[in-house]
Amino acid sequence: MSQLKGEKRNKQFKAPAAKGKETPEYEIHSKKTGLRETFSESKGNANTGKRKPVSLKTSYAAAASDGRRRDQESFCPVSMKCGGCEYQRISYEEQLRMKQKMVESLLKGICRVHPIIGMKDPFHYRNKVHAVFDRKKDGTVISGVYERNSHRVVPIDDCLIEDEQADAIIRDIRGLLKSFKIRIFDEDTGYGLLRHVLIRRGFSSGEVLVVLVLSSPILPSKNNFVKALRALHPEITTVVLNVNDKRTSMVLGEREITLYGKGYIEDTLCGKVFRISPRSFYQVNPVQTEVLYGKAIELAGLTGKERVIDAYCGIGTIGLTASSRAGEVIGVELSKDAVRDAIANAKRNDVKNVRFYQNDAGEFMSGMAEQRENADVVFMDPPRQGSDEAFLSSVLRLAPKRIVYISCNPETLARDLKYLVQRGYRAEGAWPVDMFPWTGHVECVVQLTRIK
Ligand SMILES: C[S@@+](CC[C@H](N)C(=O)[O-])C[C@H]1O[C@@H](n2cnc3c(N)ncnc32)[C@H](O)[C@@H]1O
Repeated sequence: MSQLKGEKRNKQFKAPAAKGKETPEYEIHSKKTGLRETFSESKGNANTGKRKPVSLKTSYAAAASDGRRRDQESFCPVSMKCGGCEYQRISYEEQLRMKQKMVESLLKGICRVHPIIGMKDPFHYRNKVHAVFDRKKDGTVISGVYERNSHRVVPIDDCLIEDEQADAIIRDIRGLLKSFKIRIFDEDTGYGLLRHVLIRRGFSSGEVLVVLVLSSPILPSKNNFVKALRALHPEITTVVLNVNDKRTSMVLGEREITLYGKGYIEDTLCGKVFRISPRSFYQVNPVQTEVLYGKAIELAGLTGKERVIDAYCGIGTIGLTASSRAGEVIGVELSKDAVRDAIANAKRNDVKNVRFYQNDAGEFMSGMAEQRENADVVFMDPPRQGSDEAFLSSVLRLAPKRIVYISCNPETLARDLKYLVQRGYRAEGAWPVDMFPWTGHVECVVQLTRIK
């Protein structure tokens, strides 16, 4: 049984057990895709070098107001190396047009695509920032991202899509390394301590999580290091040491030691407070997440009576937001940490009609279908690779009235929608939401209704 503590209310069906498969979050994709896509959701990044955020922003703004212009010049000194902002030479209006067209062409013959919802201020939207550290031949320590298709580090000081406070913390950590004699981890020799730094900032709470990814659990003078860092950044509310002692392209290891604070941050989204642990998924663009969730919940057409499934639920954000309009909500998610957060989030918000399970969503849904369970509405929000046949065929057996499919990859979305529309569902429409300005990524929410 894959229920975690606090999930004792489920008497109606026996959820199938998880087979110990954990989602490969936080994998460095640069080797595979060339994109600086360190985590399991879409992201991008940009520029650095000289610390001139204002002038860079002005350049972007000039481009943004310049209609269809595609400049030959780069606004970001590292744009050709860092694969994050592949749209940076394109005006924001044009980016939106391109994304609209891309979604329309992929969903052609499946459903109508409504106009994309863009951002008013498409800068510094990323509330999660990851930096890898390296040492140059002359001994200077740099931090940034892996160069496209390599493990060479492109130095980044500030970036127009990343949270500015997070970038400042990373710069200051770099500045503290020498006096604390913290050596940079060398991938080739396996010597050294500091591998990565991950920062997460709560958009509305302002709480800041710093994760120091080290090759060993021992950080000399750790209390003084935290003290020095907090003296520079009193906004930091928690510091976690993550131990990654493996030769791996994964950023985060399994073991965590909280050095300061509670080990997670809290943030408010859609009127609910969510706890977010270092390894749990949380959308990177909080402004657009509220837009996305608002649309998804509207499309679910809830009346207060429905049995709702929140599949690939992460820390329970969609299910908990929808809970006051549903009879009951069942959430399923592969990551143990995220499910723990989801359960804590239900308690924190005093939501009593929600249960969360840690399991592969396909296995879980097959189990429900075998036990002849039913569902009225299914929210599904899979990772970039989309869903799988086990999940989709089980959804057909559960036969919900409505499916609300949220996707960060229109290609896998189109594939999965075709499966569903060929088997008794109609896709009523797609609403693209731009969660990732200056990158080629786009989020979509699609409403499907059962017609057979
Ligand atoms: C795009 S995120 C969406 C999370 C959540 N709905 C949200 O909006 O924050 C996808 C989630 O699916 C989880 N996941 C990945 N593979 C899974 C699987 N096979 N079964 C269940 N969950 C999975 C990931 O851990 C991640 O939390």
